[in-house]
Amino acid sequence: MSKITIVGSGNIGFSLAKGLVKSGQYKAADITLTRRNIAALKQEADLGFGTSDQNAEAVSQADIVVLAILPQQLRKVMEEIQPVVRTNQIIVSVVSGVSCADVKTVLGGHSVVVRAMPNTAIAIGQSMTCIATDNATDEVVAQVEALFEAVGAVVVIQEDLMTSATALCACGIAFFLRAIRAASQGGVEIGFHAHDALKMAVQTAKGAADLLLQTQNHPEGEIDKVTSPKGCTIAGLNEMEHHGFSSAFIKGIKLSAKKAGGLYND
Ligand SMILES: NC(=O)C1=CN([C@@H]2O[C@H](COP(=O)(O)OP(=O)(O)OC[C@H]3O[C@@H](n4cnc5c(N)ncnc54)[C@H](OP(=O)(O)O)[C@@H]3O)[C@@H](O)[C@H]2O)C=CC1
Ligand SMILES: O=C(O)[C@@H]1CCC=N1
Repeated sequence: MSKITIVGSGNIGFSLAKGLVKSGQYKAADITLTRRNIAALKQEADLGFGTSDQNAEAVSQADIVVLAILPQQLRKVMEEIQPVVRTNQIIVSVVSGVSCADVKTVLGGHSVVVRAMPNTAIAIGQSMTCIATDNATDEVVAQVEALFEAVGAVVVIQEDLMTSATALCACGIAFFLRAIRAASQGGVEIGFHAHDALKMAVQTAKGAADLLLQTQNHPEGEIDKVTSPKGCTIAGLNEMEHHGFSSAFIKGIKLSAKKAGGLYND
């Protein structure tokens, strides 16, 4: 079993750790979590994870190192672990806007680096994770794919699309969550209690996503089945479009992608 060290165990780092254990393929005892405020990892330690505030020591014991700190925190952390990084370790960076070349500039040209862009649904094994590398071998990429396939779906992409993947998949989960909240707020206005409205909106969103996943149909084809002529669905849908629904979504994704590309030097 590979030993994994997650450097920076905040929202995404700990979500990954939880998802890996939930998958049944990894044990908490094989995963070490680091952060500076180690007291905040007490609950994780109680769950059986290794915990540490000593990045270099934790990295030196790992087969796979996941960098999950903020882009602005990365340079300092890489300088700290650089002396102990070995060529037989895989460095997986989930840090937005930082290229494999940026990582190797600090860790050394021979380090083996793969970028991964998961989302927080990784905690329940439902991430959409994109993976890219500039020169890791197919065998290494397959190992990283296997790691993330334990916690969701994986697509291997070209590295120049990683900031786009960040916007569409990693930020994207927040966009869909906000859409669900908006639907539930509409539900309250038309008569449901908040709890019921949210439950109805969530299940309806899940049904929409599963329809597409299971039938592989295009969303517009499924929408056509809902919009009865002169009916209430097309009336609501067109009203949303008059107020810029699709346009707002597209513009948000484009801005997130632009922002994601510039985070390292922010
Ligand atoms: N959140 C998300 O959905 C996603 C985030 N990402 C990327 O993942 C990275 C982390 O994001 P996110 O989890 O949201 O951020 P968080 O702020 O939640 O987590 C960052 C963690 O890093 C720790 N940290 C900071 N400095 C150090 C250090 N020197 N040594 C060890 N640990 C340190 C912090 O803890 P402490 O302060 O105690 O040290 C904190 O727990 C970012 O680069 C982001 O772009 C990628 C995909 C999805
Ligand atoms: O908001 C952010 O910058 C990070 C990257 C993708 C998701 N969260």
